Amino acid sequence: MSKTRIKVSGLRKSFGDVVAVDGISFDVMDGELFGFLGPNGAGKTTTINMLTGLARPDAGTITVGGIDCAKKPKSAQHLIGVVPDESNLYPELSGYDNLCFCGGLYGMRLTERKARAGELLELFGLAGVAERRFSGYSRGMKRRLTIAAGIMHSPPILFLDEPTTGIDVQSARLTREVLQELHRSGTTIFLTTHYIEEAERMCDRIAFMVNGLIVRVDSVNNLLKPVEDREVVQVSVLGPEVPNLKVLGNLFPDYSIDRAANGGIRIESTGKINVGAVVRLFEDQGFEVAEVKRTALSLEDVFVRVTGLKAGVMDK
Ligand SMILES: Nc1ncnc2c1ncn2[C@@H]1O[C@H](COP(=O)(O)OP(=O)(O)OP(=O)(O)O)[C@@H](O)[C@H]1O
Repeated sequence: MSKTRIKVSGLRKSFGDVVAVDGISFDVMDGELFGFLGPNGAGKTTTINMLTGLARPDAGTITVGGIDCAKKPKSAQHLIGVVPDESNLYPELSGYDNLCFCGGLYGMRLTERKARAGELLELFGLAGVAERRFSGYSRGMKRRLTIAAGIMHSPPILFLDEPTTGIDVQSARLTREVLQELHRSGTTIFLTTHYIEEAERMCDRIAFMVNGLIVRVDSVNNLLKPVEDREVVQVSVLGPEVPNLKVLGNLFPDYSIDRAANGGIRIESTGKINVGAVVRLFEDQGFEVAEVKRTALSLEDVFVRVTGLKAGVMDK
């Protein structure tokens, strides 16, 4: 039976009239990669700030590695690494010096700091710019170095706030690879993100957060179970005219039909959809089919069902 690494109970925080976090409770187990998923303003950053000691809760308790964060904040800090959404590194210091400085804050010895800084610069593809000032780094490089700084002292528990948001594809891929490697080696990881696909691919369990509340916590497998036997076919037609949803609904009474985010038609069903019959019926209605795409339902579909939010709300 694995141990609880992070235990949160009745956590609450308001800013004036705005209730950012509205009494949430959850556990993160040892070695788990736990995702905190929600749209802008859901309360993810406020939660992670409270878990990492950057913000004080109005109510509730947090234990990290069995330590009560309110009673022994310093001891809890030693167990964790933090990667904030905005970098906290020194612009005038080089990448290498920033890492060595962070290592010093964690009480690492000089030789250990130097070796670890070199190792991490290599791992994050930054060895070639180790001596360049942080202010001269690209956005993606800055994020990579910020993550490297968060794991300088090899913490057993790592918190990351939107680590792949707003950076180039290559930096995001490298970041995911490093996180998966840390996960494999047993680090407990708490990750906030608004990329559903990223959460689906990487996390063991996910909490859906909306308006300061956790509306569902479960493993990715369990979350996907209710939709695993369902199929979606998306049909795009040529020309500006789009088929009438009501007419299509009458033609395909067994399928659920809706407008797709790309402007086409989305057909959902339990079990296989007869694509040939769908195309023929579209053509019988006078439409020329440009593209037919068959997909399984994803975590985004589950998220939309559970939260009642519209598809695409997380892309903003
Ligand atoms: N320092 C603050 N002062 C006032 N309101 C705040 C403050 N920090 C957060 N809020 C408000 O609390 C709510 C939750 O914000 P939070 O940043 O935690 O959400 P989030 O899920 O991290 O969103 P994002 O993905 O945009 O970062 C929002 O309504 C936000 O405007």
